[in-house]
Amino acid sequence: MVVLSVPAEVTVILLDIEGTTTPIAFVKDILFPYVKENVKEYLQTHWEEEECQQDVNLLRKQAEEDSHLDGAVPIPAASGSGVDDPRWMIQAVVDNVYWQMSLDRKTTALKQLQGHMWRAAFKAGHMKAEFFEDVVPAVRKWREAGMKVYVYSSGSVEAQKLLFGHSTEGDILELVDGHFDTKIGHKVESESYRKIASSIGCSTNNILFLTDVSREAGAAEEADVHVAVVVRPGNAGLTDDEKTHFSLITSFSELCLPSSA
Ligand SMILES: CSCCC(=O)C(=O)COP(=O)(O)O
Ligand SMILES: [Mg+2]
Repeated sequence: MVVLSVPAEVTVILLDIEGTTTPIAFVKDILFPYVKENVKEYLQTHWEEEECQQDVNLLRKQAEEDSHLDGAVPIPAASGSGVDDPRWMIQAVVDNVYWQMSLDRKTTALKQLQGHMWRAAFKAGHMKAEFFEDVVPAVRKWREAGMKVYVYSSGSVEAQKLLFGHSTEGDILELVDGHFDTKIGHKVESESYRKIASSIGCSTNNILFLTDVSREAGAAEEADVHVAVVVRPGNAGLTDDEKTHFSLITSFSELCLPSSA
């Protein structure tokens, strides 16, 4: 087995979800289709609720920022007179969500709505999140060795907690010391990793970030975070340069902690 030695200064392991802890297929074949199939009915059912209106307002703001993009779908402002036909507004939101999802956009607005939609499915037991089999044993071992374990995903913190709380391995939420999403910044921006370190209360070089996406690994590295790119079945391929530049692992069991951790 290939072994990657974790530098002695690392005290925090920061985990990506899709493509790292969890198969991309689970996200693409289960989570995303659930949203596409149910978004219209979800909006119709919850339209009058505060949370739903907050989600719509965030999507509308994002649509304004996206108005210069090719194919962007606008969400008209409500007139405030109460005479708007919700059916017309709901269709605009549905079209916007479909457009964003067709590009696999990671906007906070889209991720917030998706998280709220998955809540009902997870809580009703209709869905269980898949984790690669090496994840839970490795995370338990790291924690026993004194490591802190955090999650940083484009999925909203609420969605992350749903996945860890309703997994094929049971409720594994207790294995995570904390969660970060795009509210702290996007994963391809190095500033996000500085903010995460400051929020945890450590230096960036105390963190080891595990992700499947080399642009995210590059951004973290720029902030002086240690990185390893996780190669899993179904993940996008890496270029030869990426394969040479980054440390690669195919299983969390390949990480060897410093004996003092
Ligand atoms: C944790 S929610 C489900 C996955 C998701 O919506 C997503 O965008 C995952 O992105 P990641 O940053 O974990 O690769
Ligand atoms: Mg990922």
